[in-house]
Amino acid sequence: MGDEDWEAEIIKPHMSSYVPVFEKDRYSSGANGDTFNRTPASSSEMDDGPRRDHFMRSGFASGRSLGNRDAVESNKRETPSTVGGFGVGKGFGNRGFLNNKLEEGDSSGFWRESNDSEDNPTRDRGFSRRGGYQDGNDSEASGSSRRGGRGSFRGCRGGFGLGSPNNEFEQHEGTQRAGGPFGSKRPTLSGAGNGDTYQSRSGSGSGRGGYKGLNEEVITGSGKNSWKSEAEGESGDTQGPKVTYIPPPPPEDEDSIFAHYQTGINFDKYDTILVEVSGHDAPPAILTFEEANLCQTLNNNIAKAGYTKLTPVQKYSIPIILAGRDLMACAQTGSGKTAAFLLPILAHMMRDGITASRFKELQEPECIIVAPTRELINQIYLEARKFSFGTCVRAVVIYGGTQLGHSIRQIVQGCNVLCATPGRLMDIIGKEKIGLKQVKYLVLDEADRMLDMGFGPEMKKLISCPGMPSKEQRQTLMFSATFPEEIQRLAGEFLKSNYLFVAVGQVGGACRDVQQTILQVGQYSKREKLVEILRNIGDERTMVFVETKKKADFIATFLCQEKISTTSIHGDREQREREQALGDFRCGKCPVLVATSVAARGLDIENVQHVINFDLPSAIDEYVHRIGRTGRCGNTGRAVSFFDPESDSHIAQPLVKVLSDAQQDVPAWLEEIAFSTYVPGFSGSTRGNVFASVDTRKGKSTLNTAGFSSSQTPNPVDDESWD
Ligand SMILES: Nc1ncnc2c1ncn2[C@@H]1O[C@H](COP(=O)(O)OP(=O)(O)OP(=O)(O)O)[C@@H](O)[C@H]1O
Repeated sequence: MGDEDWEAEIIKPHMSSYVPVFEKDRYSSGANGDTFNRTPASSSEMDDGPRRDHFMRSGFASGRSLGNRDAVESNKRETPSTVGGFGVGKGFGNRGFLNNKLEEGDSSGFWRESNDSEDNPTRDRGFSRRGGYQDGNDSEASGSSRRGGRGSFRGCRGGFGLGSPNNEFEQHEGTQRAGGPFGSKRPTLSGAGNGDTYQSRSGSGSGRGGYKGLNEEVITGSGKNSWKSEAEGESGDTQGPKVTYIPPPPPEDEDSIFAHYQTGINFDKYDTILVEVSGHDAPPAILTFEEANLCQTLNNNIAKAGYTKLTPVQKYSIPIILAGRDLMACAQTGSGKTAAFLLPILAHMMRDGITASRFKELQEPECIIVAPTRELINQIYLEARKFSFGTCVRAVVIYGGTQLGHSIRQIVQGCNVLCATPGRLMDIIGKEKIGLKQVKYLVLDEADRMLDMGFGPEMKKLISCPGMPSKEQRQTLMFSATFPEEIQRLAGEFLKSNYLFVAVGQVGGACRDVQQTILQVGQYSKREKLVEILRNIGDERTMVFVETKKKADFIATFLCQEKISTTSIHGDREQREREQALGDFRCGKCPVLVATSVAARGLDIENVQHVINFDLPSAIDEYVHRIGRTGRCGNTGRAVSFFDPESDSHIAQPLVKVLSDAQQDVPAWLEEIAFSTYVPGFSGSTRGNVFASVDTRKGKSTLNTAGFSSSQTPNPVDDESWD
């Protein structure tokens, strides 16, 4: 969908004029005021201080650039009606809009946000961080960094709105947008069609390039090939908002640590899925946990976690990792890849002995696990903590958006397994809190994402950091549900040449426990259709994916107006808000989560029964990951996708392939579109071969179903279906 079209939709006169506000009581429990519950409000309610505070934090309030005290003051002077609701002339989220020219309102809900998806850091590069408003811990940020910091915008046009257009913008961060060492692909933000003007202001950041990593890290560079991270800004090396958020510690009681959801009715059908192992001398698969010969503590933890039976990726990967081999493993979403690498690593660490955790200024972890998003790495950490419970292995998690000092404090207390997002990891290494000499295991979860243009350069830096053992000296493990061929080739640089490749089912294929439906919906009908579907769904947990951060805010707001309790997660929200949103969704307080691709990969949330692609993603692998948030671990789920022929034709062909591979109905109209946009030689992706059916090395391969050794290989055709 073009941005012009989207804006046109927003200002369409049929827009509801219902103005929701937050209900104080329903907010008080959350640190962030993150849910979007609302009641019809009187203006005096909206003037209420604390309530307003919540409202501001929620990101749906007035379009103040919350990084600028003057702006906040100016908002205080607003009339109640201006302050209230979803804002006359207000900006969304935490983008740091200043509304000094917009008190009277602004018609457009969104300003142009092309390429603002979290999904592609290359697209986000050069565009800086959200505005400076911080609260709680964050409010200690220095005034200068907040005022002059990244991401302050002046003259935002409004939120969800009312009023007349106001089209003048000044961007404080023009230099970053103008392209840093990574180069910005963001188009010039001149608002075609509406006369918006964006003025780039070269401020203190002049000369610096910017990089807003996919979902999380903000990295700025001061030269062509140099970069500094967000966290360095905290120490004064670079200017930027001081991040002081300290995430709450996870619960320590055993029940919480081992809390899990039930496997679903299709769990046993995993056994019939085809597994392909390629590479030489692969150890045979194991059929049971007992065969893995793990130590008693690990076995106890596995039992407490409710695991009684191995999933296919676990049957193959565990013996391979225990044999010390490098591995690239591709298995469908929700099929237990995390335990597939954690269990054998922990078993090795127990067997070989590790340095017991103790306070040291420089910690030397034996294992480093990286993942592309903060929420995902936190989830992996919780799994590591669960499986290492009662052992002397200490797992630590560090990620962007949190106070650097907090990360350091976690590490210096002892660190055997370090779970990290790339930017924060490189910061900590730069600060010499982590030494790499002892690294025996390097795990890239969502490896195709970690190696693509966004994170690939950082991963290369990581493996060439001083002290990092060469690939011959360490064990490197890569896991994902998708593995485009070109990424497989890049991975060779990280892996020993004799690495093994495990493909469970179709590489890049969708989980067959997800019932996929594609609806042809034009952009102007999408919201209506969404509401209709959500009303039918009732209270069942649903993730709604949209393509841009701004649209995530907009749709969440819209759903709240429709009295559907909704929260949102995207890369422009403060970390505390992201965590609050996820928490509210997990516990069911907000059964609808509107998300960008920041939540597409890896997140394992109980009871997500529906995924709705309000916007289809531009790449098919993203689609596979998104719909994989439901139908996990043998449970069934549903995915509905809105296909707008105007904007989604490019994905028709790979979509037809995904649907038919997963034995789903393919609508005739979609086939027609796919046919009319036929690309000779297509193999499944708009950007390459997502559907590599084999290891790209084309090495010797064996076709198995999980649980059979090579000699017992059944006819692959017989076992092709696993549902
Ligand atoms: N053998 C098992 N028995 C029971 N539950 C399991 C088993 N293995 C994994 N699980 C559970 O299945 C769920 C999905 O696992 P996990 O998150 O590791 O999937 P994944 O393959 O990494 O998915 P994604 O591709 O989306 O990242 C988790 O809740 C996990 O605890």
